[in-house]
Amino acid sequence: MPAATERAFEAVSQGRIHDAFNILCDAADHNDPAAAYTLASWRMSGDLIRRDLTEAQRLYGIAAKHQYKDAEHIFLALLSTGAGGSPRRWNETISLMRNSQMPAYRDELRLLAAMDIDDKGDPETIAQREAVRSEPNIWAIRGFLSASECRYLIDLSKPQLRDSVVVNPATGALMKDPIRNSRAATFPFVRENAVLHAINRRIAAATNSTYEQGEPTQILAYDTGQEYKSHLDTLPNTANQRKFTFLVYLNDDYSGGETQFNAIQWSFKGKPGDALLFQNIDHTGQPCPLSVHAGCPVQSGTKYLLSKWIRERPLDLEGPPGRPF
Ligand SMILES: O=C(O)CCC(=O)C(=O)O
Ligand SMILES: [Fe+2]
Repeated sequence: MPAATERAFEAVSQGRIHDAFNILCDAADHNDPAAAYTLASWRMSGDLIRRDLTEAQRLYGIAAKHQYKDAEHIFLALLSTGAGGSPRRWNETISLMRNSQMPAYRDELRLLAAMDIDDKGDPETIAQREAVRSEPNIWAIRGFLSASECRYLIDLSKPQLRDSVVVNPATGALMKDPIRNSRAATFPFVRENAVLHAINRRIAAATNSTYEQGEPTQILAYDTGQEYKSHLDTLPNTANQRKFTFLVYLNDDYSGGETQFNAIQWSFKGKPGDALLFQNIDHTGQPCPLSVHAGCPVQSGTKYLLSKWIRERPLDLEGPPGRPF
């Protein structure tokens, strides 16, 4: 008999989604790693069946136990973030990393051991911010990341860097974004390893927000001549606005590339590890025109920057319900 995944895909191609679902459930219950992984990714996307991150976590766990594809990475990300409303299992994440064959975990464990974090991955002390402007509110945090954390994030981003794109509102096609010609690596929570997760929790603590308010962390790379033209980070038509922007400068072996606030004629360029936090909306929730800013063109070298947009309220990771099974 063909493999369960093959039979499930066949059923999907005939529009028999419920049959496909039953085939995969049955095979996953019998520890078939390919079926568990496939069903987990369906649970994750919510395209064919109901999105359910707790169930996705359980299924990726079955696939990970059998060293199937990248199941272990995704499973650990779900375990440490507690996505889907299940409790965060930080200690279990760390012990699975210690016992794993994956060589990359050794570097991550070294970085984690050097962090001042508790047994949930939260910072023991909150990084102190220094107010540098009041209209708009801008704060700096010197030495927010260590030199080795900066180097690690640059290396982590390199294989993932892609041209920044936007959706063409007329055609729906992806096109290069004329406002920024840099590249970006985006780390949604399923791609968040334990180091990035701990850093994201450090950002939440330092900005008096929750982890769930943070959009996926991006690492931006600007080569010589590249820039992010003047813009506001706020979104049109949203009930959950980008309240703050948090930037961390990851290197300094480049020239140019300051972050410039045109309306107040003020610019900033941090040393590696320095962070900048600024408000995007006023106390009524409206975009703050004085927060308009730009990443100036890089004159030589490559600028690497961590960028995180922080919403007013938690983002809904579960997505809309609506499918029957
Ligand atoms: O590159 C910079 O300095 C600014 C980045 C930025 O504006 C953003 O990430 O929203
Ligand atoms: Fe921005």
